[in-house]
Amino acid sequence: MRYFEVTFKTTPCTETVNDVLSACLGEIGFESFIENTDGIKGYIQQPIYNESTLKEVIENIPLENVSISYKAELMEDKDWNEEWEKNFFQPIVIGNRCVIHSTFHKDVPEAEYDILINPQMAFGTGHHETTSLILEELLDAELQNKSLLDMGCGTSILAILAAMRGAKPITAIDIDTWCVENSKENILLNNIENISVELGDATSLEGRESFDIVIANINRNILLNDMSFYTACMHKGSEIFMSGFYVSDIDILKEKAESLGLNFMYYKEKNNWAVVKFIKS
Ligand SMILES: C[S@@+](CC[C@H](N)C(=O)[O-])C[C@H]1O[C@@H](n2cnc3c(N)ncnc32)[C@H](O)[C@@H]1O
Repeated sequence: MRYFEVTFKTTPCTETVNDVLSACLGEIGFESFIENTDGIKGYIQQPIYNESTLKEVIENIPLENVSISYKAELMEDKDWNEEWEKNFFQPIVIGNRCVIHSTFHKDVPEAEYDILINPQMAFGTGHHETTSLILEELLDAELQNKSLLDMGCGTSILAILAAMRGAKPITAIDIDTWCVENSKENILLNNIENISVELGDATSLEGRESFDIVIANINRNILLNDMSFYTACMHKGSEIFMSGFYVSDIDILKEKAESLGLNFMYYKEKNNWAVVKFIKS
């Protein structure tokens, strides 16, 4: 998948302005952000990028006396994460029980669950709040012999922890071929056998048997759009954990979920990112 890198110059360049801008960009499909000295850089999949939607968001930014300029650049479809991985991806420990690291790391802390990830172009090293929020839920959930769907699996980090905690069988799906290839590689690296990885989107769920547990870390708009496909393959008592959105998006997701027969259990948050849990009635 090719990505646009959009460099935003914000004036004044304050934390509030950059936070509000990232929240608004998240709503139109931007997946990740890096702070700069004079603004932020945002990353969005090429097929989702739409210049007029972006202009509209900037014109309607809910802040007074702020000016924002930007420059969009289509990035090469290559392993542009490699440098970052080699230089910045450090082992991370989640909930004192799970360590995530790569094959090139040395001196990795010991933990009950040891996950090897070579992320390449795929999202999911455990460093992003949306990933770690669901990893923490998986560490607490009862997963033994539960069938599980990981929608938007990225590196399959979530599916791998679920497998280590006894979930089976597991289906991991992603819309991006890089993620599917990378998932297969990571699943092999961790000697896991009961995860099947598929290329596809929510429409590929039609007509499937139900899952006991569904996890989906994607983004607000895709979750709103695809939630009916997820609930169609859940039975009474199935649990769903969703993340990839901000605390301020919970109400709209909750409204949609309740209209589809899901009961809200709770949410948790980290740096303004949220995970929500629902159970199907
Ligand atoms: C935020 S990443 C999450 C990756 C991983 N599950 C994690 O928690 O770190 C979202 C993933 O969803 C995938 N994705 C985006 N749109 C999708 C869709 N409509 N259906 C399935 N996967 C999608 C992206 O390719 C990306 O790998």
